Amino acid sequence: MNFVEGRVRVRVPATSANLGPGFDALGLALSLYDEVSARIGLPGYRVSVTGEGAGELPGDETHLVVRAMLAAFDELGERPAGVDVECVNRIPQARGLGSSSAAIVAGVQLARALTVDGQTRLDDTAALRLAARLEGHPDNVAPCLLGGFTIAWTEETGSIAVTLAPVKGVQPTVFVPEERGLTAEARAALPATVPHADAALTAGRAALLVHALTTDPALLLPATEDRLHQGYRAPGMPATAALVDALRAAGVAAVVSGAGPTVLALTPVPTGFDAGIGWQTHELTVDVTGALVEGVHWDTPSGTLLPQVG
Ligand SMILES: Nc1ncnc2c1ncn2[C@@H]1O[C@H](COP(=O)(O)OP(=O)(O)O)[C@@H](O)[C@H]1O
Ligand SMILES: N[C@@H](CCOP(=O)(O)O)C(=O)O
Repeated sequence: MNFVEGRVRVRVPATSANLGPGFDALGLALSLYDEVSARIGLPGYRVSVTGEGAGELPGDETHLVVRAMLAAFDELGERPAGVDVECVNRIPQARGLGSSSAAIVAGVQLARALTVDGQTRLDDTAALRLAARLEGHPDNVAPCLLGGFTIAWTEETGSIAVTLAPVKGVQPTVFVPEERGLTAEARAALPATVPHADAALTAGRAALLVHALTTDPALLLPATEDRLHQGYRAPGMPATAALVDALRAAGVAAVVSGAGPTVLALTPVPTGFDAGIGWQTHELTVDVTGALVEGVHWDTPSGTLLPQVG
């Protein structure tokens, strides 16, 4: 028997990807969490869901947490015959706050925790690589796993990330609309090519954003300007685009969170901004812990390359 007895638990943070100019690369972990636990059980895979997605998400092996768990078990070399999973979900789904990445990271981490020596047999590098492969882009799974402000990229061998500690005085506020938007649909709205001038402007702002978030938050407004994705997605989420424009016109560094339709504002103090009826406002902090497996601390000191390369 290669599996651990008893229930294992993981807490996974919401994430905001892109942060304006960092399309598919930059991400921030937020203090809003799903909590997922699992134990080896009778044959079959069963999932109970409380909170976000209750009554909508499947209760069997097609649930995203289980699909990620099974992919991780396969990399570890053995699937248990049965697992019972319990999800307490707080991250709004299909809103641009990385709920699918949180589910994937939860599944991968639970499979590692349920397997004897799972943390070493599927190491941190491999866990990030697997989660990014399942999600299709690394910019949410990286901050979800590692916490903090992450820069992720993909090489031939898979995705890698560094995590940095944001400077004090960066307060993330998210404005979450009622309507949903699937990331896959928002990605389909993007063109195959963009003008060189737009690419050049956005690359410069992404570089500036690393400085603004880690050293000088006074530069966040120019540093969050983007020409690669938000303009193309605006027609599909007019209320989101209007809120971003209104906040930016008022001097607030606001962007579309991930693929939207949530809006993220980064300010020194809570914005106090009233987005009106139909929006839920959450004043959050940056999560610097990442996915927290019961009894296991993911040590992510600022500036350290995690997972280790080579
Ligand atoms: N906690 C969860 N458990 C199971 N499936 C989930 C969970 N969160 C998200 N999903 C799946 O992912 C979809 C949303 O993913 P996506 O479009 O990438 O949006 P998001 O920006 O929230 O990640 C949901 O419709 C659902 O199918
Ligand atoms: N870079 C991706 C980020 C998607 O984030 P999500 O939270 O909306 O899933 C994109 O912009 O498509």
